[in-house]
Amino acid sequence: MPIKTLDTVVVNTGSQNDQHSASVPPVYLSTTFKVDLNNEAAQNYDYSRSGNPTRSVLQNQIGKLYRVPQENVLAVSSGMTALDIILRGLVLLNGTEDHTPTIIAGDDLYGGTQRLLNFFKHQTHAVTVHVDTSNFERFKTVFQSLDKVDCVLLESPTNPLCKVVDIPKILRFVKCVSPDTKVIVDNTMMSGLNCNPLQLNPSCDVVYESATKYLNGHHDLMGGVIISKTAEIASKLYFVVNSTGAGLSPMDSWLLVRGLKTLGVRLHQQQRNAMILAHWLEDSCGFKPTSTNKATKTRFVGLRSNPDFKLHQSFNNGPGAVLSFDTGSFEHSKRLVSSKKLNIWAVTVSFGCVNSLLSMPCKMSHASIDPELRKERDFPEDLVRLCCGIENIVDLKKDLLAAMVDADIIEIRDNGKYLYNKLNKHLAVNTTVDNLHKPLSIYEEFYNEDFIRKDSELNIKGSKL
Ligand SMILES: Cc1ncc(COP(=O)(O)O)c(C=O)c1O
Ligand SMILES: N[C@@H](CCSC[C@H](N)C(=O)O)C(=O)O
Repeated sequence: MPIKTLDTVVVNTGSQNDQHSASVPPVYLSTTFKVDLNNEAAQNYDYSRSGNPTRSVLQNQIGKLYRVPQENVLAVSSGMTALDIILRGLVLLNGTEDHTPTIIAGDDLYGGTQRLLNFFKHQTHAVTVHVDTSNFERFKTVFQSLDKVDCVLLESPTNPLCKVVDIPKILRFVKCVSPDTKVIVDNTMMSGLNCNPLQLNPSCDVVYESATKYLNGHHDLMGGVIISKTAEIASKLYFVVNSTGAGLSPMDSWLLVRGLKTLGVRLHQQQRNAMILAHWLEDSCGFKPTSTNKATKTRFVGLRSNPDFKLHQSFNNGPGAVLSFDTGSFEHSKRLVSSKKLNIWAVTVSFGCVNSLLSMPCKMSHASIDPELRKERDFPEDLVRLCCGIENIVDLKKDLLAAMVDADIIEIRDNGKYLYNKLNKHLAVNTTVDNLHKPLSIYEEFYNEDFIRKDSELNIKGSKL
């Protein structure tokens, strides 16, 4: 069988097996399927809450992306539903008279994840201990201080501070000292194309993604995918999905199969834009600590100045397209995000879409985290988050620059030759299209196609391609 890379496998839906040779799989909107009591073993579907052929096509595609059998994949109605199902199926029922279900999670979590964990604490008494998971020694100390940890919830890079968590190292530690602890990875910031925590050695137990983001890429559906290491875990989670009716609808499953086909090209262009933009923000716009102002900073795992650049590269195929920067001033960040000069950058939550998005996490995606808690965790209120889309990078830079000038952050000097950052008094040459080669070559180096090929070769044997 020829070797197929991941971007290829998500394009082919296997529709050549269709009874009418249709090129695209059909949408099965039917909620019911006729039952043949004389041939029950051959009956795959009876009712769409329990299973639907269009959802199965999607689960098969996701299985190919993560190199697991289709049976290990569940498509559900949102990323939050995915976490809800996983915790209900694997963690919340572990309580006994002597033991409270215990979760360790990061301290830079998406606001909705934090909210769900708080909800479980109040409703079921399951406790979540938060720790900076990007600090391995700190994680280890906290882990060892607890009697029994049922679950470790990881996310890397974190949203929105872009901190890198050494997932392979944490897995080695946890699986060595406590093999029964379930390690769950929220892979939304990377997508299965950039990272597959199920293929690490040792591997995690369950991965989930908000399919609302990169997997779909067009902001026209909500969805979540759960990928389990074993059929046994998948079957426990399937029980919850079927019992609660959390499965993704046929229409959304179909849209997601379509969105997935372009994951490779979308992510490639989005990451390229993010790479260029991050270097431009740091080098030309001056969002980096200076001797007089330490409060400005560009946060992106694809920046060479990031101390975790190599660590991130060691287990990911790309940097993703989410970056953030601290302007050093809440008021100026607010003015930037409110600027009427923004014509291309849409001011909205979410990421992974073909359109570029700009937001202020403390007021938007992370507003559900208590302001006191944000303060405790050093969450910068002036943080601006960018999620690069596929537009032309020159247009993206011009649009953002106009808004930064409007917000009184940047002054354009010498007809655009220099940019002066008024907040940290940094003056630098404005990079134009002509000298984009530097971040681009770093990007090409980062986006290591050999790694993807190796991954396909290794796993093609065990998968149902
Ligand atoms: C990292 C991360 N995980 C999970 C979610 C939840 O996904 P959804 O909005 O599809 O429920 C989000 C955003 O919403 C997110 O940013
Ligand atoms: N109002 C929503 C906010 C959704 S944020 C979506 C996304 N994860 C992001 O990081 O932008 C809510 O209350 O959940």
